[in-house]
Amino acid sequence: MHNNKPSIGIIGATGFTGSELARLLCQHPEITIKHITSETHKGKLFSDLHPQFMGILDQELESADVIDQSDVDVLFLALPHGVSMDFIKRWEHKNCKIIDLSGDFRLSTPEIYKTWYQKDHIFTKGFESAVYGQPELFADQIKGSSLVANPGCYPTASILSLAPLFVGGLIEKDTVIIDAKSGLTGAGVKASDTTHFSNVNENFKAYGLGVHRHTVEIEEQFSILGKQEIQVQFTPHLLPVDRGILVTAYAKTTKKLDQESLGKIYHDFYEGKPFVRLRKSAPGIKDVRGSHYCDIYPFWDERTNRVIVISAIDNLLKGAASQAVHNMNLMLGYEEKTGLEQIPLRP
Ligand SMILES: NC(=O)C1=CN([C@@H]2O[C@H](COP(=O)(O)OP(=O)(O)OC[C@H]3O[C@@H](n4cnc5c(N)ncnc54)[C@H](OP(=O)(O)O)[C@@H]3O)[C@@H](O)[C@H]2O)C=CC1
Ligand SMILES: CC(=O)N[C@@H](CCC(=O)OP(=O)(O)O)C(=O)O
Repeated sequence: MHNNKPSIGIIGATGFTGSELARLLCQHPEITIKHITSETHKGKLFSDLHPQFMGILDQELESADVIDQSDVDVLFLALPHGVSMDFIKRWEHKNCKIIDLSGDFRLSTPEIYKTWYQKDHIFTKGFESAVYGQPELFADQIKGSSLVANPGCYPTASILSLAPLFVGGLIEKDTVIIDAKSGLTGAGVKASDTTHFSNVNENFKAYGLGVHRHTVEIEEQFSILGKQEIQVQFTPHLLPVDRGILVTAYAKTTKKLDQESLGKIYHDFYEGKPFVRLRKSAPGIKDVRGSHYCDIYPFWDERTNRVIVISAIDNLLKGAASQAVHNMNLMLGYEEKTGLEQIPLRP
């Protein structure tokens, strides 16, 4: 199709976030999907792999190597970490904007990347230009950027849960504990022992204790917001559901608050941020499923003088694909809500 709308490429479209990107972008009024790629399934139709797109996106899957990047305005990279950086390095001189859904450019230095990803970074120059794509916090930088590092799913729910208190200087240093649970699609499309039905069904367990790479991503962003070096205790858990992340964040504050003052801090901070909804009670993952919303309930525990914040997102959307589209809207100068107002799917 030829028109004047910006053209889009989805690299790695056969995976979970790639197909969610396709679903959102098909319905976005301002862009055209030009290329969708797969290395394993090149030559097949996208709708052969994802039958939900039959009659909607019957486009042929191409290899990423054959598409002309200068012919595309925005490329979404829905590839594993360690793979994205290779593509971004090769496409460095092309005049297109890139939104990378992997963790390859989210951290501050290649050295920290190596420590947490156990891999040498091959495109260290990218760290100079990449902007951390949390639209509620860094919209101005995202608007002027041509390489956006889309945040991780756990970090999105975690950072938004405590951002108002860090920015207000109200968190007592190193008292933050983040207990996070994710649905299975967070692990990607490839099955493993961990994600085998019988190991997950009617089960619920912690993993990655003390070493999960999202720990440092959350710490770095809290350190930026709080203007001092922050450590967090972060533990992810695997939930036997398709999608959804629920974070319970605990912290001590630098001064005594109450429910009303806490609520006001959150209300003032998120005013004008259409996709953060402040709830009157604890949200569940079904309240946001299939949508770009992050639902948050901040609670002041009078007995322990601690703040407990519950936040819920859909890991594939606010935690990945819809956040990437939100970033695209900012980068291309569109109204930020464009194509993102899906009502959560419940039940
Ligand atoms: N799932 C989630 O909830 C979230 C995911 N992310 C991040 O987004 C990215 C994509 O995640 P997700 O969609 O879940 O991943 P999937 O594993 O579901 O899909 C990744 C796709 O990348 C392609 N791919 C894999 N290896 C290579 C390679 N060496 N070269 C080229 N293409 C390759 C595959 O497509 P093919 O074989 O067809 O080429 C595959 O379908 C990851 O970096 C992930 O960490 C971020 C936040 C949340
Ligand atoms: C449930 C599950 O396995 N979740 C993934 C994280 C999701 C994700 O995609 O994060 P990145 O983009 O940072 O890789 C994990 O814990 O590795």
